[in-house]
Amino acid sequence: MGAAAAYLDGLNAEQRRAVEHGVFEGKAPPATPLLIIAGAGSGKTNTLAHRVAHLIVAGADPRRILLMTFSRRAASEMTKRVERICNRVLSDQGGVLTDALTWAGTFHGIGARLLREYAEQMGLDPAFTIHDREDAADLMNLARHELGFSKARSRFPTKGTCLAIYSRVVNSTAPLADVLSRAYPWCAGWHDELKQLFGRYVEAKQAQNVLDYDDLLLYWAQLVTEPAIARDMGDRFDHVMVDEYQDTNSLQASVLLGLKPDGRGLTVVGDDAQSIYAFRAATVRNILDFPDHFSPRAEVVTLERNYRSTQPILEAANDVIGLASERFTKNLWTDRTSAAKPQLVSVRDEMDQARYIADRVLENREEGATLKQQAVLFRTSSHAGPLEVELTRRNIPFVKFGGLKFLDTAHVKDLLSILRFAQNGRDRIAGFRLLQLLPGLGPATAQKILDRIAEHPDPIAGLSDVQAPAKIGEAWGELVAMLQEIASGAGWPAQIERARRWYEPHLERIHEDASMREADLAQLEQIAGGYGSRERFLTELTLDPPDATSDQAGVPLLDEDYLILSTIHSAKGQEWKSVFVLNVVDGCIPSDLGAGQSEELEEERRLLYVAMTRAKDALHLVTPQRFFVHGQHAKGDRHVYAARTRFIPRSVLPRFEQVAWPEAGREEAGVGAVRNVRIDVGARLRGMWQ
Ligand SMILES: Nc1ncnc2c1ncn2[C@@H]1O[C@H](COP(=O)(O)OP(=O)(O)OP(=O)(O)O)[C@@H](O)[C@H]1O
Repeated sequence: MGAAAAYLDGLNAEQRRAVEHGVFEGKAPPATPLLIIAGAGSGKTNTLAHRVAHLIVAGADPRRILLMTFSRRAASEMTKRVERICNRVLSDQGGVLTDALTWAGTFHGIGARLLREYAEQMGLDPAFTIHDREDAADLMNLARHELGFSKARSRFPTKGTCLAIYSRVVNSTAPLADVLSRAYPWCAGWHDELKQLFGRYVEAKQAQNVLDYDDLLLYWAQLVTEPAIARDMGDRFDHVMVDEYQDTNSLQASVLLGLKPDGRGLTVVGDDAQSIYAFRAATVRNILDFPDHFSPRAEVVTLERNYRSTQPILEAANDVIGLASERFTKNLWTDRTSAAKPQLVSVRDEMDQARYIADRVLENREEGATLKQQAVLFRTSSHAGPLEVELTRRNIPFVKFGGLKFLDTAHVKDLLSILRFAQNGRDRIAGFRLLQLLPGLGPATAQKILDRIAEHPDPIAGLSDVQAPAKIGEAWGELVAMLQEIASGAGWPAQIERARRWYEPHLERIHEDASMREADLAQLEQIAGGYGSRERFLTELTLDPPDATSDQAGVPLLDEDYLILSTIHSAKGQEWKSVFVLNVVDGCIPSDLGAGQSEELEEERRLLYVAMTRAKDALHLVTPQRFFVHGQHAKGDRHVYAARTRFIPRSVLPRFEQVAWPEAGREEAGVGAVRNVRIDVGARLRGMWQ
């Protein structure tokens, strides 16, 4: 390769080692698997993109590279980067080769594709539809009703809790009893009923030919337990690469090990210090135990140079994570010197916290930083409430991530239910939603119709035989005609336009703000145009929904400037010049005052670490002395007095500049001064009648 490798010159020595690992052994995949432990801001994305590009330049077949990332956005950013690098070396050929990187996506998305290909071997109909969390909860609810658990026993766990428990059992591959006693002790008394419920839920999914999110991994993991299939699937790929490995769960690990049992061609990248998805059953053990799974042991490359943050920010973050109980030790360093320590700001309450941030954000803007270069991070979406009010009051535009998603809105769900039902006439949740859009058609009739067509070999064709109640009139025939037309597979994306035309009069009848919602649907149609088929569109959209929606308070246009508000979870992988973290107090981070098990506590510590390491130049951790707790348990809404988070003990304090806001003098002039004024309104009112 010689001179061609000049494109690797921008990498530091460790990054380069990670990129080049095994590539010189000819075109065969490297025999030893590779683990890249990439500290925060150490250029993980950059390194992985270079490794993929380097492989392609060295002659690897891009169609035989499997690249799995945490989100679809991450996958498409990665492919774009790979293309840029390849273009530099191979000029116009680069684009052609990277276009062939067709196996880049999320675990769930890739799983869905492979399952369709191997459906027959599993006795699965390849036209299966996928239920998102809400649909899955609805189906769970149906099973719950059928078993009589919802009526007779009023304290039986809600549909959401049932689904969460089910999902945890599946993803952690742990027995139900263990999951209950560890994570849901208040439901432990329902063990047998829950078991029965989950059995019924699984039967219902199979009868309806639907898979939920967890099934995509579960079926896949089951498939690769059959050695012949595992070999066949594994042999399709020379290289398997996984990003954000610290946030994978044990099902994902078994899929990976099933595909590449000896680790040949396997590369995983991650940072154990940033593992924050245990609530989805991710386990930091996957990455901690990775090297010893193989013989010979996996090669480990550690990236310790941080390109993002200034030294004082990094030192504070290092000290916070330094107190963690178990980790791959790395000492992140940077040459970005600065005199400014991160600030630990004490404010009276959440109102003052909001004012403080609004003031600071505007000050920064005066000094030249755009709003987009600043972000406010929080543990839980509801913590941002008072800040949202303050920003709105002061006309500071903002966008919030980690809140309501496009696909959760009623009208988008309605339109998708048409396509899903047309795709799979056994999908009762889609059918149930769709049928009830007709005026006069209620849940009982909808159930009856669905029962009736379920017996038909082609349920959508079977709709022609259904005699709908007379009061529904012509609307019934119109619905059936529309569905059959779409189901026949005529033209994509024209089908979605057909569905929208049918739906629009219903939309106008159901929603007052129909025109806003119509704009969303037009946008959905636009998005649909980017997919080759209805099935691909439905799958991808269910797995990785876009954020923008008219239900969000005035989403600014993309070229406008706005402040970023985000949960810490949604801030993963991102960076900003200035970062503010809300409610850095016990009870918020860690989220539960009683934060019992040490594993959970460790995860909360990593959350704070992830938040802190998003900052490039300035970091403010805000600690209100009181905060508001929403009605949890039996205690209801109340204010509680807060203490600084336990993750910043006294020994770590010297890493921060401690400030109180407002400064004492300013408080006198503000609300504080008014506190001492007394007015006897009672006497005045009595005086009116004397
Ligand atoms: N070799 C390099 N030289 C200069 N800058 C680099 C180099 N590698 C990465 N960077 C820069 O470092 C910053 C962090 O990179 P990146 O976002 O890939 O980090 P990361 O490892 O994914 O971080 P995290 O895990 O914390 O999200 C980016 O601004 C990137 O451009």
